[in-house]
Amino acid sequence: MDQIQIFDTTLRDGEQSPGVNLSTEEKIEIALQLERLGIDIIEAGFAAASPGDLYSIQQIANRLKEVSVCSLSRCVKSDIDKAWEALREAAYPRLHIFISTSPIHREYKLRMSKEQILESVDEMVRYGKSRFPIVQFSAEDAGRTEIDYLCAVVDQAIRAGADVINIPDTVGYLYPDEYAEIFIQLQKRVPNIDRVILSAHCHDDLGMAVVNSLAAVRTGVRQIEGTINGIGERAGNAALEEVIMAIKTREDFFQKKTSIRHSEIARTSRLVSKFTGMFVQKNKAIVGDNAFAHESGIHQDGMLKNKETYEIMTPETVGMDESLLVLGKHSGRHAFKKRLEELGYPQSDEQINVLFTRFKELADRKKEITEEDIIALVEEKIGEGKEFYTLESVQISYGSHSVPTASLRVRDHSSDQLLEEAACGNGSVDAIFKTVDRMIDEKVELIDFKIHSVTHGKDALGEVSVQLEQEEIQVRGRGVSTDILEACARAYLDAINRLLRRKERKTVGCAN
Ligand SMILES: CC(=O)SCCNC(=O)CCNC(=O)[C@H](O)C(C)(C)COP(=O)(O)OP(=O)(O)OC[C@H]1O[C@@H](n2cnc3c(N)ncnc32)[C@H](O)[C@@H]1OP(=O)(O)O
Ligand SMILES: CC(C)C(=O)C(=O)O
Repeated sequence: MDQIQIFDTTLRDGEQSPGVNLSTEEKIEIALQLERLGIDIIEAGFAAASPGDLYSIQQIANRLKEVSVCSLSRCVKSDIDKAWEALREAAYPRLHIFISTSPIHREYKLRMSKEQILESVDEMVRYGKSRFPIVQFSAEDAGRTEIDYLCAVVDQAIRAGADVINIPDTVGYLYPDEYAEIFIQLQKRVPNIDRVILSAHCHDDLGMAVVNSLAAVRTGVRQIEGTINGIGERAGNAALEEVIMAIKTREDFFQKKTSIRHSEIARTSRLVSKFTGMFVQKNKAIVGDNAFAHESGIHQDGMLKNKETYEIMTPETVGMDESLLVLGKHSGRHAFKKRLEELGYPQSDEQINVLFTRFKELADRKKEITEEDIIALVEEKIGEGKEFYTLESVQISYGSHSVPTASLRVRDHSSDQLLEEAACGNGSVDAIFKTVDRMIDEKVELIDFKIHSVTHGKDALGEVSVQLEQEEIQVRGRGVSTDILEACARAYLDAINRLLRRKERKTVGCAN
């Protein structure tokens, strides 16, 4: 199977991302990781850009012994000299020389005629070749260049000694078929094109960088350029991890392979993100936090039965943590039950149904359900038996100059009636407890009351714990909710239920 070479330009085109400025030490660390990843060619910078860039390329070239290191250069002699100064000690030095070829760049940017550009290509590729063993030539903005002229420029570069011909879609303008057609035409029309390696370099202005790179692979291109996490000038470059995993996952289709160590992908992505300060969006393919996370019940059920129902590659292949079944408002019972088991709370189907109802209520109110939330929900229910009263709703009227009033609706399961009551109190919590006291004919004394937040964030779950006393019986009750006043009502009713269960057991002569 043919091999695709991977050319990484994270340290050059990637560093052109606005706001990114990597130190030499950071660049070396990234370069070492790229080597570990199995990248074939690393474009370490643009030596003529600054003494710092030249120094970084030099340091990287001196350290990396398995991979080819390259510097970008204009068709300018002094740029080529700087590149050679940086790379003369490299194990596999490469010069990457470029000039624009499109009408707009020729006329407005370079102010050069077609002939002048051809002359420059000839002279500078020859000059580069007098120093470097490998010279790569790029026709900047090739995507918007007349095909006849592009063929002439590529022909000139090959005749001058170029080893690699790169065809950049510099402004991310082309559609995959159009980009592929350029390579098809070059392969048909340029003599000796089979003596060079053809390369694709795509930008993501219309979100087509990866698919354009893959379209190029289909035409026989042997080198793909891009960056880790797709960072780069404007909307960025082709994300290499996506190109690489598409080639691997769809090997049946592309019939190509790379020499990448796929399990190093996630680590490389994290390192680049950390040093560049460019965060990876959660839903980013391959390396995003959600790339292997499943939230909806139907998908989770499928995943539990066979992971291939919803995953076309395993997270382990790319070095990501194992797949995640995230519990949220779209989740179903299968995933909920599985998570309870994992947390050490296996439940009967009947208990699952009760807990699942509470879980769904909570999920409607809370963005993310954490493990602590689930534990809190289960522990609230553990030890429960018969429910005498359950809370249906609570409403509080409160103002700094008015008396707090609570109105509660509570289901009385013995009579299957909905009880409604209201009461005032010294505060909202007191009003809630007095309302329950009025509703339920039990004389109890509140002997302890505690509130604490069990989870984090603005939508954290609050837990209320109360202790009630009636004659010699003392019971505790717990309530959990995102609303602390609702948690108070739940805790108070929970304690009443426990009290009534104790009394019932005593009446029938059970041990406590
Ligand atoms: C598509 C790409 O990503 S191309 C790479 C882009 N990356 C960078 O530009 C980063 C590094 N660049 C730099 O540090 C600076 O631009 C330098 C040091 C290279 C040049 O700086 P300056 O000499 O101040 O020139 P400046 O950047 O303002 O303008 C670019 C000049 O190079 C010319 N030029 C641009 N590309 C090329 C080329 N491939 N070959 C020859 N000349 C070129 C422009 O026409 C312009 O020339 P002019 O001064 O005669 O008008
Ligand atoms: C210099 C070339 C390869 C480039 O970065 C581009 O055209 O996007």
